[in-house]
Amino acid sequence: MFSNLRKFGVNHKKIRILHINNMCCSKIKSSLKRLKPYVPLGRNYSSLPGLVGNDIKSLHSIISPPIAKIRNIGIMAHIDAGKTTTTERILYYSGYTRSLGDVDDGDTVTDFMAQERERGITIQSAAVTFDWKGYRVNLIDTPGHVDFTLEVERCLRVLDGAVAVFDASAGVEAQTLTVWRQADKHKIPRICFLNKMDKGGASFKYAVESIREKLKAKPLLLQLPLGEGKAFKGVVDVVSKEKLLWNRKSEDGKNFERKPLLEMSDAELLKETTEARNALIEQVADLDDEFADLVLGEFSENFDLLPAEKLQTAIHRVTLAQTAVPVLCGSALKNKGVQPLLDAITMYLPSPEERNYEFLERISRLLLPFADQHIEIPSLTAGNIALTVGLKHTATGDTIVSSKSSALAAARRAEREGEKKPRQNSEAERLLLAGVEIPEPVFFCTIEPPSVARQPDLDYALKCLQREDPSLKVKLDPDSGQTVLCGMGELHIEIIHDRIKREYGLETYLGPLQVAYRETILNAVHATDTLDRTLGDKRHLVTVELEVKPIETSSVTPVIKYAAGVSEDLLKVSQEAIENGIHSACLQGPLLGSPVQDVAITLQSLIIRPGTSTTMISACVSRCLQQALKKADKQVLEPLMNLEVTVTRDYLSPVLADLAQRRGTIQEIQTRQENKIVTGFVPLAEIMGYSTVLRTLTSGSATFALELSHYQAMNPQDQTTLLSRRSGLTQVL
Ligand SMILES: Nc1nc2c(ncn2[C@@H]2O[C@H](COP(=O)(O)OP(=O)(O)OP(=O)(O)O)[C@@H](O)[C@H]2O)c(=O)[nH]1
Repeated sequence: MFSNLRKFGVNHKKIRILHINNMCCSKIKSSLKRLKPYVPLGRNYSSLPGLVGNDIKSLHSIISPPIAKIRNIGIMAHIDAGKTTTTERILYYSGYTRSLGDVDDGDTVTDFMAQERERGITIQSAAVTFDWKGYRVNLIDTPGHVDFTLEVERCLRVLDGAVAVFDASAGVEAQTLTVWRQADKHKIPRICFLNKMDKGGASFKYAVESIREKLKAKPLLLQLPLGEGKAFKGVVDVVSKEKLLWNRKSEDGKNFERKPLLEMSDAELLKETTEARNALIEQVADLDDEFADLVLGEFSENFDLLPAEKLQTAIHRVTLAQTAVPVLCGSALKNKGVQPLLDAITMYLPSPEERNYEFLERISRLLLPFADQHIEIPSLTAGNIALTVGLKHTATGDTIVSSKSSALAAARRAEREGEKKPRQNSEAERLLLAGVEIPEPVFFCTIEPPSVARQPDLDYALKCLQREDPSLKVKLDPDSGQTVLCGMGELHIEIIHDRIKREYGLETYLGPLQVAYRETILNAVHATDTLDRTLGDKRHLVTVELEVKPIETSSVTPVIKYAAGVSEDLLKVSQEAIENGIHSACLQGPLLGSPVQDVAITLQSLIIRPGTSTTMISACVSRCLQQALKKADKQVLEPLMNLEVTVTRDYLSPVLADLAQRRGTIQEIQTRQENKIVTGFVPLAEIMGYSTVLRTLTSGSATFALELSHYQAMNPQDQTTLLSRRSGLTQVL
């Protein structure tokens, strides 16, 4: 499918997005052979941005637009809110594509992986670059499914702004909260797009309220909808007091009318819009002193005289400061409201220079991304997103710099700056990006190659996939010698399995999916151990005494302390070896061989014969700790998931009854139009294959979202059942 790409003879499977100014990279998948815009699945693509027809502008202005005219943005949302459909419309109206793609027909630009097209969901982020009214927009479409949270996170780190897409009939949903929090963490200015205004049950007011209540954000209503559900026909621009109506005859929504609201014909609507505009002005003035001075000075008597541009500039500042979020609405599927969204992206979201990036870098080989097409470019100015190929040793989350000396200089500056301002917006935060936070996998299963001879091929495939997706963990089962895949969910592991087949030509076999449990202890215990071994003519002798006890606060890694009696000199040499020993013992708990958490270890005494190797010290500490853990009262911890089920009233009872059987705890049942929203907790072990069960129970009408909440202690009965099952013994009742 990629063989039509014709220009560069590169055959790298992996290509990374490089955010030049941030010296950071994350990658997207593609296979690049030769470059020539091609037409996948019959789609009709126009020229690359700036290369309209034969009118070829100066290559420099096409490749490197002024930084103030660049917008690096992401689209984020709950699964199925309509990100991909909105992106398709954006690409069409900007002239990037010449026909409209449809998720349901599986021919969108950004969902270009085979699995994405088949399943109608976004799995990997895709980057596209297009121009809109003199602006260069680099846009990244991110996945909404919780299994691919890391993919969202790694994208957010390179963005200057984001559009949060909502289903207007559902408002803020479970995964919206997760991505919103991630965007908060990375301090990304946002605008909200209330999509699906055409859908039955769509409610502008309800969706805005849920933004206010659930996201604790201050919505700035820049538009009002003209009708809702089937009656939705356009929007009112509150800032300019105009109505935007989409021509019914224009099927693709390209043409729409923008008409000022008139007293004669739109008296009611004009009154409503004026009130909304006045409220907006007051709200922005509250958040922005410069605007407040302007409003109170020149325009206090009559807000109508305030020019739209002044209000827009202030909204831009407020959005950048993240003290409020502009809200727009529309229906991507019905082709309404997307062009004003594009205007808002360029008008309100910041350029890279407003985000205080200072670096300009050059890299030998750079490519501009157009989803799964790429064009090689000679250089790029700060603020752009590009791809580079052939990086063999980098992984998602790495920071790339042009040379060692520039890295050292940046680190020195960061250090100096860090001393001055320990926390706030330090140089370190701006120049060097910390690695992405990698969520702990909750599922695992064994994976086997078709034959022993293909094991190296499988190892290679997994190594490549892991560099791209650090939320995938691969380890070796010490007892069986089998390769074990650990992932974020059933779908995650399924997609990895499928990719190994499609991209690496390997038919692999997966063992049954198992839940990743943890272990802890319930009481403090002591242990002492001595390791005395002579290897050749060298005697290694270590004696360790330690205490391990449970701690209240949740900590995945063990807390390590040293008693006053442990000599400092001894510690200097052997501290690393001691800590390695502790960490390795905590990787495999005594109950299930699962990681041990929420424990503190105090090294009470340590005697080392001179000349003893550090490996022996580690081995002795590890063995001693394992003995202590075995002696303690032990507890299995199981992953507990946050569950949100959206179900119609008729099916509520069977869904609740089923959840009760799954050891679920219901927290709340809310009413949202015709639907009931059930939120609660359920152990992960009980929710495997839930999508099929829910579909059967509700005739396919319900949806659900799952997210890891925390690990909780299993009750004694369930723990006994689990342990007997794992040890292969049948339970005697
Ligand atoms: N009624 C209505 N349906 C829409 C609208 N936009 C998208 N849809 C439908 O909603 C479903 C999901 O759309 P997508 O664009 O794939 O949503 P997404 O957010 O990209 O989904 P993921 O990538 O899987 O997270 C598809 O069936 C779309 O046709 C809209 O404006 N109105």
